Amino acid sequence: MKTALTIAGSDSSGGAGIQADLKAMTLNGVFAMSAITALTAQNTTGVTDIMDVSPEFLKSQLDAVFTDIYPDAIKIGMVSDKDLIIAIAEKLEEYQAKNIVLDPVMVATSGSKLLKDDAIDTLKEKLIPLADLITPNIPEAEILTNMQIKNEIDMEVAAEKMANELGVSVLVKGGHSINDANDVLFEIDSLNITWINGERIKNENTHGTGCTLSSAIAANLAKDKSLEESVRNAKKYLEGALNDGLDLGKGRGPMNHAFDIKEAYKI
Ligand SMILES: Nc1ncnc2c1ncn2[C@@H]1O[C@H](COP(=O)(O)OP(=O)(O)OP(=O)(O)O)[C@@H](O)[C@H]1O
Ligand SMILES: Cc1ncc(COP(=O)(O)O)c(N)n1
Repeated sequence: MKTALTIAGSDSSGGAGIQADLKAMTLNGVFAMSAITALTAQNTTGVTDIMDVSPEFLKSQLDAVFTDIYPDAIKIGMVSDKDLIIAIAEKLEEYQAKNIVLDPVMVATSGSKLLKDDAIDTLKEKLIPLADLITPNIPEAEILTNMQIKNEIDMEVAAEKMANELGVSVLVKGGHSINDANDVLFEIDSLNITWINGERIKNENTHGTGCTLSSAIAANLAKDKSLEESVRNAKKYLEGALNDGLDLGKGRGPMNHAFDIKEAYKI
């Protein structure tokens, strides 16, 4: 069985973060492992508290995973602090990690800040260059490019700018602010730009869509799929989870990651 590792924060409400990642990876047919960067006290209405782990403890988790069950792919999510970012970069280089998908999580759907302002430059300088793919949403792409993104042409320009400046393939997600479900992929090796169009689903419960998409992409890369195919498969999985229509909690609720357990394991 292929394996994947998520390096991210815990979401006590189970819809985003580590919990979403483990479910998405499992339902995409790989063995899922985790290294936790922070605990959040969180539900569908917001984040009330955050406790980062120490860089030393994060490094211990990464040593434990890499020296035993080597991950075929890695997803990186919430990492709020620059010392934690540096710790991850050091370990990924030490263990020559491959198939790295980085979701530059900055603000939760509920509006809570998940990345400290002074950590953005460290993320750009130390961690993003080690990744194979980054998956910013529109506000994150605006911060990473210093440009305003108002339409699909801007999304293409921003994707190419990030790829050239940071040396990484980029998936800019249309999400809620531009078109709801059409994302643009810029591949650094081929310089191809490809629109990955999605079905727009009427569901307000989008807590964890970004976490789920990036984890499903990592799981597909672990299974040796190409980058474009991995993104397409992950979008299809996300659509299934949204389409299931789960409605839990008082805010923007989680999706049903296990909507099609039979398909995932060909039961
Ligand atoms: N209503 C929808 N129907 C179908 N797909 C959607 C919908 N809303 C968002 N998506 C898709 O979900 C994925 C995540 O996009 P989004 O821009 O919401 O990312 P995000 O803001 O990082 O997610 P998160 O909500 O986890 O912060 C993208 O592939 C996007 O196209
Ligand atoms: C621990 C953690 N990681 C990531 C997110 C972003 O997900 P969303 O934007 O859907 O709230 C989150 N809310 N919590």
